[in-house]
Amino acid sequence: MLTATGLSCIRGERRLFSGIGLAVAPGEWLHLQGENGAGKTSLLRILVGLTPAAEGEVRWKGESIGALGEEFRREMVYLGHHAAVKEDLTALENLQISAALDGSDLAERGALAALFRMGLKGREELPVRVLSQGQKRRVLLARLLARKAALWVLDEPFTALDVKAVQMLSGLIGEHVAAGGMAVLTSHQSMPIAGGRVLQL
Ligand SMILES: Nc1ncnc2c1ncn2[C@@H]1O[C@H](COP(=O)(O)OP(=O)(O)OP(=O)(O)O)[C@@H](O)[C@H]1O
Repeated sequence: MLTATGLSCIRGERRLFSGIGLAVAPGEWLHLQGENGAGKTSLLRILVGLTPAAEGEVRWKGESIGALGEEFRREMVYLGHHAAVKEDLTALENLQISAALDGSDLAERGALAALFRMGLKGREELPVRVLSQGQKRRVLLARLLARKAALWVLDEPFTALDVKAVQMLSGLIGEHVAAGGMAVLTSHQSMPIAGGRVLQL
């Protein structure tokens, strides 16, 4: 379970938010909403431990994420708004390298299965620079399938995806949550996925 209490965030001279508390249990997902600049990305970065909160604490299974360190990172996947693929590497290489950087060993078979499920069959050996924007996003999203992480933290995951890919990703999040996974995501569109709650910033 992911919990946060009393979170506040200051950017430059501005206090973006304060007193934010949340809890996401297995089988639940949280839809973080708010206007442009409200602080959604800032909150996600605090939740995954990339930015320190001005006040408050984030806990994973009751332990502070700061104290857990690597142990927490292994159990979650964070896909940031500006997450990028490495343009000169193939889709397959990108996926295997990001797995290695996350500290897990991803066999080629598993990586290919994830890419095929994301609709990238026939594109796996091409340098990513020749793929379309939406296909590049699909390469990033394949990380969700390649890793068996309990917590998915996704910043605007539907950006650049076509209608079919949006449906596929909604389906994946739904399956993940139905199987006892957890997710926190930002999106300006509504999503018909069971187990969701909204947090308005
Ligand atoms: N490192 C920083 N230094 C100064 N200001 C920052 C920094 N990072 C973010 N901000 C500011 O904090 C505010 C919130 O940014 P953030 O990216 O969290 O918003 P958001 O809700 O995700 O917005 P969007 O919907 O446009 O993606 C913005 O005004 C932004 O300019």
